[in-house]
Amino acid sequence: MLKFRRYLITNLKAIYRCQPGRLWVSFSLLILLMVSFQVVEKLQPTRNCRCELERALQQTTDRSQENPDYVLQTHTPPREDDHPYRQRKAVMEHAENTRDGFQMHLYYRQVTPRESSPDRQEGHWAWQPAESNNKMKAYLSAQQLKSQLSTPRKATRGDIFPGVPESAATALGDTVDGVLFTNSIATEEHKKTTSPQMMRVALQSPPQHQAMGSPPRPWGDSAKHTVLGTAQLLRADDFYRTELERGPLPSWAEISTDETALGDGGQVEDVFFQKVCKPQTNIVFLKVHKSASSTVMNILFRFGEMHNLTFAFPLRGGHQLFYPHHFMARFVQGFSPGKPPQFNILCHHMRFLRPEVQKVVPSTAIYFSILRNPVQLMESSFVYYKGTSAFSRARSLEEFLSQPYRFYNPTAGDSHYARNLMTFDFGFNPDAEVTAKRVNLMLRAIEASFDLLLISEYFDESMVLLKETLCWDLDSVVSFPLNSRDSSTRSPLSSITAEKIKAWNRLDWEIYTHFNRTFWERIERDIGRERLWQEVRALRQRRAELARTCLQGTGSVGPKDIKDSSLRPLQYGNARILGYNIKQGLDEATEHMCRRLVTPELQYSTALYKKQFPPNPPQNTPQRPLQKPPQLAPSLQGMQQGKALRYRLKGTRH
Ligand SMILES: Nc1ncnc2c1ncn2[C@@H]1O[C@H](COP(=O)(O)OS(=O)(=O)O)[C@@H](OP(=O)(O)O)[C@H]1O
Repeated sequence: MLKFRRYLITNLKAIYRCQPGRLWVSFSLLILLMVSFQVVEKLQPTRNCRCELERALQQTTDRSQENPDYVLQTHTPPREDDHPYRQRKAVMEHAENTRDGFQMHLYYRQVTPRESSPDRQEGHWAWQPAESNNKMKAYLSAQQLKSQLSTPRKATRGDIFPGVPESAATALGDTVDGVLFTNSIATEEHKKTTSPQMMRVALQSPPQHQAMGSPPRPWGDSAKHTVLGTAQLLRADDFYRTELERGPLPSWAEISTDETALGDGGQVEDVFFQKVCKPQTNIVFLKVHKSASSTVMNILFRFGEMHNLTFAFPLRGGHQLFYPHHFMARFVQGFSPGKPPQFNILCHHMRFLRPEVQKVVPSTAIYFSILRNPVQLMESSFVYYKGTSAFSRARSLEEFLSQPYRFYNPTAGDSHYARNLMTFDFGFNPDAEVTAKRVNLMLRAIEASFDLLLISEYFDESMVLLKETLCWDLDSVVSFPLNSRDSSTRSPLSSITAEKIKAWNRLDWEIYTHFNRTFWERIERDIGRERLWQEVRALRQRRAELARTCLQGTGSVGPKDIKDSSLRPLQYGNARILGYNIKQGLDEATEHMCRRLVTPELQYSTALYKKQFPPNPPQNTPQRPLQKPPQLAPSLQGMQQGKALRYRLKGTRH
């Protein structure tokens, strides 16, 4: 050992004595130093909020991780690429290539508003909406307008375009998320038209799958701020034509042109306003329990059936996606890991887990869900899930709430029905400690994943918002309430009980109150109260018409009074679930339409499953000649024109 050391020292001395040797040693030391820096840097804890969000969410996500008994099927941890935020980015990248949102061209006219001081040389750019002839709605100096449009920052409504009316604010409001981009600015001089000094601003709304609260769209090279020359300049109607040529007809398009005298100067302003959208067919609906979700599901079933869309059915035609386990793509019949996501609609009961859901539906899918006031939700849940471990021994909801931990065992496999059921369905831990930070993280995570949260107390308003978001027509969202209890199994609640329910379901309460608020903000922003009420009225009228056409009597009836057993809903727990009788003697087309409206969830799901996965004919029976694959339905037009859907929902008793 001593000898070796002496040998090493002698050699090192020899190396160090010569010039190249010294250089070599210095170089090695330098490399060593750089490597050490790299290592130290890697070991530093990353302190950015996204990391903290991820970590905190992991903690709050799942009690099943704490309780191995709870998980029957373990799943591989999501890959890096599967992380919701990364996936969201992928969605947005895709969005750049889509034109699902609407486009709008606003023409700004240079004017000198009366109230502007005469000594100011600068002209103002004004947008005059068609509806208002003599009032200026928006004033911006040319400077302001240009700088606003070229500044890479979040836009806010009323900031860039003050006073823009509701219809236009739809697009502008969405820019709050930073996804507005101006894809052309051109002055009228470039267009060489009679009206001088016009500025055309083309806006594109965010694509429909843009999630609420998703990160701002990156400005920069993807944002289009091109000042176009005459040759390049597209007219708004060219844009529209391009849309039409591009693919399926938009469900609605609105173009208005107006010429308005603006006072003494005799200046004329052109307003050109255009909206185009394309019906959404890729949809994820988180079917939150006891929140009118079966009624929404019926709407999705009918739409999917009518448009020949595919559903992500539970394996072997089951009715839930292995609930209460977190959703896994492999729970879906026909899912194959190697293939791109291939199903249009995912809407069966599941416990949400976004990275897995994304394997099943295309990245353009709209994600939405529906919430209910936790007080009413728990009252309903107590009756419907009376047989579960937490509720079975309590004589009343009041008794349960007086000492919940006498009855409630968080480790029981069915305890989620008794506490924070919405939180659980969204994939989070219903027994987590309620802190402001956790609540905030949970809300942010929901916002990052979902495009829209509806409120069952405002069901009709929700349907109007839904059809706007999905770019569907009103008829597609008309429904009759399904899965409702009769009054004999409902109990009125005292205010004390209501308060206890809120406290017991605090996480649900936080979710509900937050999204109830954003719901109305969204209504204001996207639709406006006035148009909302018009649409709600129209929806109710349509429902009343359909009830007169389809239903016997005045509406729903108790289970014993439902004559057609295939229309009898599942009776569960202590609840008596109502159903409907269809009128006799309807023509075939109408009968089918009416039947679909009142078919309970389980029967409808089974029927659609059989259409999507037709059972193999028995081996020993002779093969019939090749038939066309079963068509679930003709087009929407077919429904509107009263054409028949050629299949009956028969023999589908649960
Ligand atoms: N259109 C409409 N508007 C408002 N409320 C409605 C509507 N449709 C169904 N419901 C009520 O929703 C409750 C059933 O919810 P779900 O269908 O989600 O239940 S389930 O989890 O699928 O069993 C059930 O609530 P309860 O009757 O209180 O139990 C239904 O009455």
